[in-house]
Amino acid sequence: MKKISLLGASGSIGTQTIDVIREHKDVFQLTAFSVGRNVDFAHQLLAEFSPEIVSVQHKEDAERLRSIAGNTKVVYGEEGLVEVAVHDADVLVNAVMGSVGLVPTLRAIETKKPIAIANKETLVTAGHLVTAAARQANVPLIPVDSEHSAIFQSLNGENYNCIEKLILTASGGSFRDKTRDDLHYVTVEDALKHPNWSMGAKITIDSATMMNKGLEVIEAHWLFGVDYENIEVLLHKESIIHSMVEFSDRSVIAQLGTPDMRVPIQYALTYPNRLPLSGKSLRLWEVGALHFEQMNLERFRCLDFAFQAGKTGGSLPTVMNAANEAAVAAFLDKKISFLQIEDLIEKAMQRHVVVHNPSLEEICTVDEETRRFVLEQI
Ligand SMILES: NC(=O)C1=CN([C@@H]2O[C@H](COP(=O)(O)OP(=O)(O)OC[C@H]3O[C@@H](n4cnc5c(N)ncnc54)[C@H](OP(=O)(O)O)[C@@H]3O)[C@@H](O)[C@H]2O)C=CC1
Ligand SMILES: CC(=O)[C@@H](O)[C@H](O)COP(=O)(O)O
Ligand SMILES: [Mn+2]
Repeated sequence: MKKISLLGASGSIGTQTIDVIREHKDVFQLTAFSVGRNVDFAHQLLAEFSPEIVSVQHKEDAERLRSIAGNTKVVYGEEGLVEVAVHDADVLVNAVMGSVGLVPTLRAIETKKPIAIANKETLVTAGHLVTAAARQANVPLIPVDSEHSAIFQSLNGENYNCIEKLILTASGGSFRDKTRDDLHYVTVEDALKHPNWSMGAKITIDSATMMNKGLEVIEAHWLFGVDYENIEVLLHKESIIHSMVEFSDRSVIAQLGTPDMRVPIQYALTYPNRLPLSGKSLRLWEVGALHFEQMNLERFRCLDFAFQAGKTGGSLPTVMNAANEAAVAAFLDKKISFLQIEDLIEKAMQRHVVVHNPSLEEICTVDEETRRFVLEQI
């Protein structure tokens, strides 16, 4: 049995990870998990899986859960996330949302267990620290994000020195066919309607602003060690080709499939093997045609910010990520308009004096200061 610790069990990736575990009960065992505020869901999972440890975000929820948790240890807060991350499991799935996943990831690396990483904000805010720690401890970081899983699968057995470029596909998000003028009037409800994927609220807004692809460019840089000049983004509205790699001999290898996150989640858990999975086969004749367009960085300014942040490096990606997290939360709370998200990110990046090779402490400080700055602007 493969023992799994799962951060973010109540989220979109978390619940689909649990679906994969349920489908292969003879292979996987959920031994530790965290939720944020969804304590009712934690209760259900406790009854189903009897894990050794559960973490919730708030102390009062932990106290409530303890009275019904039997032998399961109940912890809480950021320390609780760390306890789940370092728990004695065979693999950690990090599916928490936001840079709150950074410290648990670093602590999990110290325990030398492989990490299936969906939590892209962690790689964006401190990719240099996470990848250096993983390299030193010889810990695999296995991508869960669909584009990065596609690249990882395309690179299986290949020599990374022969990579010419990574081609990340982007659906275009909820507002793909709108002009910048149209974007003045869009609502939260409109933004939450992703054309192809059902995901958590924050990443769905990131898709609409194209920041999701920006975060993914930086994520790809750190996961595959490829320079920003060799990472390209291509609009592909069907989300059937999940991403591609061009090699130096001009061969291009891609991974395709119906948009179903259980596929990359399961691959991260079974790598280098595969297991059967329920679901729809890809029928290209049903899809009919696949479309591609060049990316316009003036239309999708957040992608431009991400290339700037990635190329500059140091603490700038931390600022971009923290400003984005704060601005998206404010948009979801209906405190700012859609286009203010990118204005706030731009302002935060412009005022920042970059710290080179920042330590964990410096990253945490920059992250906090940036969030405070964004809130002061609202
Ligand atoms: N959804 C998708 O298809 C994809 C997601 N990703 C990435 O995976 C990550 C998770 O995304 P997704 O599943 O959509 O997000 P969701 O918002 O659906 O889920 C987030 C999870 O994190 C928990 N959480 C949030 N904040 C905290 C906190 N401060 N402390 C403890 N727990 C917290 C939530 O708990 P609760 O709900 O109980 O409060 C929930 O379990 C993100 O980094 C995203 O970019 C990558 C590719 C695809
Ligand atoms: C499923 C997944 O990996 C998401 O990150 C997805 O890629 C979002 O789609 P777009 O950002 O391309 O709209
Ligand atoms: Mn993705």
